[in-house]
Amino acid sequence: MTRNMKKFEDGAKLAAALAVDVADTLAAAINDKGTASIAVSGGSTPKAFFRMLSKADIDWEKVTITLVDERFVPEDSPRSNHKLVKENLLLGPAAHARFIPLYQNVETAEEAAEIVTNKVSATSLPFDVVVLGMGTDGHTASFFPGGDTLGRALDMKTPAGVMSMHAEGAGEARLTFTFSSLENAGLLVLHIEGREKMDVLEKALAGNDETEMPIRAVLSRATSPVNIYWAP
Ligand SMILES: O=C1O[C@H](COP(=O)(O)O)[C@@H](O)[C@H](O)[C@H]1O
Repeated sequence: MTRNMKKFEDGAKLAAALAVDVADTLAAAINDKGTASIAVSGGSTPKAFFRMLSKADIDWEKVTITLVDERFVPEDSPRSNHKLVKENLLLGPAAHARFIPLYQNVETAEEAAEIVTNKVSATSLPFDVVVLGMGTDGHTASFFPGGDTLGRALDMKTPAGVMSMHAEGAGEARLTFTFSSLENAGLLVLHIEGREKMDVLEKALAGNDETEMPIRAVLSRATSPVNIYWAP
């Protein structure tokens, strides 16, 4: 397991550097195999990075974008990660990318997980780029402490695809790519900002109980090097 720590003076510099690194990786993938895929996180952290990346001069028509995780809410909900991506990443040149939402208009998160697994697996895996975030409870993607499917989601033997997750700290039901779908990305990034998140990261690195802090699975078991981008 390899980890690279990249510290920046502020969020704007981080966003600019991360956008360049991600765009370069997508462009290289397009050059090598004709298409590229990226799974991004939601939450509050990635907005500035999304805005920078949306301006990248790459062949966006050949790029598939999806989310590492989603709340089981429709696209117009203020809690929707899809809404965040639509308003901050699928703009300008990047509006030409193909976006695969995780939320589906069906009764349950379980049904949605099955539908979206079939859509994504064939075309986009392994991802060329995965950008993870982290909550102050040590969750990443929707791998929540106490989550009902956490053990299966983190198990390397669980096939690549999307699963449902219910957890007290998660609010609504969630959809999340499994660990095995994310850990082998061409470029695997953990994007965190603020002193509090650095403290959480340090705590995660100091222990090994993945049920307490699921981010530990990524930090200790990912096949790909984990590139940690941090700004105060
Ligand atoms: O619930 C979520 O939270 C994490 C972290 O979000 P942040 O607001 O602290 O940046 C995010 O990575 C994940 O995609 C999202 O669904």
